[in-house]
Amino acid sequence: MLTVALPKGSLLTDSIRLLQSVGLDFSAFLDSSNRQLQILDPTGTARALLVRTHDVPVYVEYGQAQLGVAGYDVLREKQPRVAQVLDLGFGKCRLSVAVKESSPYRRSLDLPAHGRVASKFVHCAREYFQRLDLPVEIVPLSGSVELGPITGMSEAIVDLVSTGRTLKENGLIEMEVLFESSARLIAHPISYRLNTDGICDRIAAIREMTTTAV
Ligand SMILES: Nc1ncnc2c1ncn2[C@@H]1O[C@H](COP(=O)(O)OP(=O)(O)OP(=O)(O)O)[C@@H](O)[C@H]1O
Ligand SMILES: O=P(O)(O)OC[C@H]1O[C@H](OP(=O)(O)OP(=O)(O)O)[C@H](O)[C@@H]1O
Repeated sequence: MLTVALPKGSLLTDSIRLLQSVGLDFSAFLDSSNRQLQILDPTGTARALLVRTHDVPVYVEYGQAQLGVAGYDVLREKQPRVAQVLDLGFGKCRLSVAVKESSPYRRSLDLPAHGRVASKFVHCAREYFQRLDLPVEIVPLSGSVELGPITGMSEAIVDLVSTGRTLKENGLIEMEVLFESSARLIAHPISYRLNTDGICDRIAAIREMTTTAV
């Protein structure tokens, strides 16, 4: 049976709407009283798993789900062995370096050598600063990363920015963009190649919806 891994959090509603448009109804996950972590589509032909956003590629890589929805940022960070099959066009944001407005830094290269940068995206941040040849310490956090510079724990952060409101309301400014991100449809590579459970037809239908929706 086709299994889709869906991310809890900000990508869930758009993911469910998109799957609904191709005949897969997992809207039960939008019911706040629901506590089930796996549900069947009412037609009984497909199943969805509700997982943490960073775990979606894990379920797809290990083949427990043939399809999944994950942010490009998460894919860059985790480098899973999955096929990236479609840009879904929602969940648009960017991974950026930011500092306190009141700080003297206006570009990453101004940051002090051996300074600290807090991030949930440790691998991306490390790679970025290595490319700049700037030796900084990456401090791993799991959320509310903006508090790094506010509390004085770090000089800068590497975090997702969408509207820029969170940065503004916390007295931070964006200095540089590492990359732009949006939600991607990912597939288990072998299932994709072998068209297991007819996933290629599902992908074609989703592609049709994402291109007509724009
Ligand atoms: N402010 C935003 N605007 C648009 N898309 C965003 C925004 N923040 C995150 N995203 C996208 O949505 C994905 C999921 O983000 P979300 O905030 O729901 O989960 P998370 O906080 O990263 O994960 P978790 O809650 O499991 O730790 C991100 O990986 C990114 O692709
Ligand atoms: O530019 P904005 O539109 O304000 O969005 C950016 C915020 O969204 C994400 O936070 P999230 O809600 O995922 O919380 P978290 O940082 O605690 O994970 C991100 O980490 C920023 O904090």
